[in-house]
Amino acid sequence: MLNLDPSFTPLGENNSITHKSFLFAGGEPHIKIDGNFDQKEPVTITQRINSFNDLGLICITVDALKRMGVKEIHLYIPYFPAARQDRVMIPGEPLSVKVYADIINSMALASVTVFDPHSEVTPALLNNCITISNHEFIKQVIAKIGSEVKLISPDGGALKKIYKVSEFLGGAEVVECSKSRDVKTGRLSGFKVYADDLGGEDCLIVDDICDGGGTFNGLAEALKAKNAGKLYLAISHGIFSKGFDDLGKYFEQIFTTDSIKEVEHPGVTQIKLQDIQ
Ligand SMILES: O=P(O)(O)OC[C@H]1O[C@@H](O)[C@H](O)[C@@H]1O
Repeated sequence: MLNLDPSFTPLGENNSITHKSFLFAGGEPHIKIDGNFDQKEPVTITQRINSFNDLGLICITVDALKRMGVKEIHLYIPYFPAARQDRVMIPGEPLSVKVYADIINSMALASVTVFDPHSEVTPALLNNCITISNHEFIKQVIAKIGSEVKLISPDGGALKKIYKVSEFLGGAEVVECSKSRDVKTGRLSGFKVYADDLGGEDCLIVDDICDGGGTFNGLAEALKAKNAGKLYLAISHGIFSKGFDDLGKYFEQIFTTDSIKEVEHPGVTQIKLQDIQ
């Protein structure tokens, strides 16, 4: 096991390979791997990707391992970079998910494990991809809430996945919602809840990513307008780029994993990926 971020050990620390990584003054990542391990054995690299350099560190680590004679290398990157940029909305934009997939595919890895990717595009583009669904995560979230909730699908993208979650949970009720996003400005509008009256029942919004939180604040208002009870939010990948001031007004509790970072906030419960394999 080679955990590139020492504070992120989602598959444990068995047979951990000692290494030192750092940035050169010019900004390039570098690594020195201690050769004190059996180089005939497969190696799994784990990493949280928050920047292009985090991917760069993976690339140079794979190179170093191959030069040491390691033949079978696995990669565990729960948050797949740019999984959301899976189509070109307007001319001039990149298909970023393919750029990242191409870079990773070029390393010819034995497997690449990702957690709850935004869409089916990531596993379609990525060679030897293993996908971990959000099913077990949501099951644990509901156990922590401790009472019945309606599952809320925020938009069309989340719809396919939420019915599989519901099936996994034995048929939990799903409420479909939608939103509109201006592809030029990114502005959100027109939140719709496809139910007449939620009857004061508690609701759990399930989605892959919370970035600024605009999707969930807008949806929370629309749910409250339809007589929702307590609101909860379960997000596989918590970026939370705009903090919790607004989200905290609407949600009793926000649940996420440690796929991107550690979050210290009383309104947030983090379930560790090592507990939801
Ligand atoms: O509204 P914010 O939190 O910025 O963005 C999160 C939404 O953007 C989508 O890609 C995610 O799947 C989610 O629905």
